[in-house]
Amino acid sequence: MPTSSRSAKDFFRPLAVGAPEPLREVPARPSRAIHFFDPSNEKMAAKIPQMVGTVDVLLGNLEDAVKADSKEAARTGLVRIAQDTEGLGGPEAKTQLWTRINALDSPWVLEDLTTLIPAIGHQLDVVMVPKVQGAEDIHYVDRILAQLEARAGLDRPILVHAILETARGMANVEEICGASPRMQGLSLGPADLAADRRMKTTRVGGGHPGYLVRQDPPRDDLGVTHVDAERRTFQQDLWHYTIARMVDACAMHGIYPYYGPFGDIADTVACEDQFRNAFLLGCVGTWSLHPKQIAIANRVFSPSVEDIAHARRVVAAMGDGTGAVMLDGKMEDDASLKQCLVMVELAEQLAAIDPELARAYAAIEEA
Ligand SMILES: CC(=O)SCCNC(=O)CCNC(=O)[C@H](O)C(C)(C)COP(=O)(O)OP(=O)(O)OC[C@H]1O[C@@H](n2cnc3c(N)ncnc32)[C@H](O)[C@@H]1OP(=O)(O)O
Ligand SMILES: CC(=O)C(=O)O
Ligand SMILES: [Mg+2]
Repeated sequence: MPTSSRSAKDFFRPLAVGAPEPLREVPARPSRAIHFFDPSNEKMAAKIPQMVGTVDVLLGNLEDAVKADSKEAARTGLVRIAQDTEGLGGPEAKTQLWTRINALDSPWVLEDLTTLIPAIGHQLDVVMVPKVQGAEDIHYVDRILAQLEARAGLDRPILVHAILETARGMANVEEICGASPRMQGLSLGPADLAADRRMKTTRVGGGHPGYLVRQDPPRDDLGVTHVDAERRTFQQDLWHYTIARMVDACAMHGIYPYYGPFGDIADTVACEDQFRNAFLLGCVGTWSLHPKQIAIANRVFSPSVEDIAHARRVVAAMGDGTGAVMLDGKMEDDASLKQCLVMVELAEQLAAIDPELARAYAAIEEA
């Protein structure tokens, strides 16, 4: 049941006369890496045409990380890049085009939308909205997009993606996901969220060595504990609770969860770990801030050949899907079959756009 203030019968009605019909289901388009670039940065902008086809999503960022006096240049730069770049954005494109608009209380957001939608609305797949606090923020964007789509004569709705980066947004995560049929997904915004929660960190995503649990102190034969003895510590994941809540809220509403930024660009190993944790917990993709994070995201958010080989064996062994079977000493039944089908479906979607993966998954059959 949608959590919109609209009644169920009106939930899928266009919000402006002449606006396209809302979608009944969010398309499952591959989006392993959402690659951020600043369209006002000439060196970055020059790299975008050659990145088309190598990354699932290119996102022209207009918000944080774009200097205040470059906001207009970023907006117009994004229009120019979209217009001049072949194969970028739109329902058939291999590389989607997204943008992150400025915050709803900023002086720039209205012009972001009124510039982009008329000029490149037919190419824009998703508008990412930062610092979303509740359903009311989504309703505001929903109505403006409908009006601009109607005026531009667009024939398909632009989807909306919210960044979860305030404590109130977290508290309202379920209602945000269900606020509009435009909702495509959520990303974790660990930097702003940490600040808003008054967490005592200074990083953009990732873990922290101080957030740990320690092995119990040893006890000697007399029952005395030695707290000063050497003990192992285990670093914990600061983001586990948040990502797990986000995944549940998205799954409940049929939309897609994403990890967000990993700011330590040099630490490709920890980046891969953070991405993999998110993948295992249910996220479909992540952000890439630097070209070298794209390959990491593509690798992590594509099921491994070994996992697909195993998943296909379970599917074959389960026949009509009922009952229980033993495979390699393990019990398989309807519930493990469903997990395997998630992997197999994802592999099929990715194989359709990634020839290298298609070959790797096809080789399983031949082996
Ligand atoms: C908390 C948040 O909101 S996160 C989201 C907002 N932040 C962002 O979007 C950050 C995007 N990324 C960046 O700004 C940059 O990658 C930085 C600042 C992190 C690092 O930039 P640099 O110091 O220039 O990195 P580096 O020297 O390794 O870059 C190598 C080349 O890749 C280019 N490059 C770097 N990042 C990108 C990018 N995101 N997209 C395309 N090209 C890029 C550089 O321009 C440089 O080009 P050159 O070889 O022609 O000189
Ligand atoms: C993603 C983002 O905007 C943040 O972490 O603040
Ligand atoms: Mg932020």
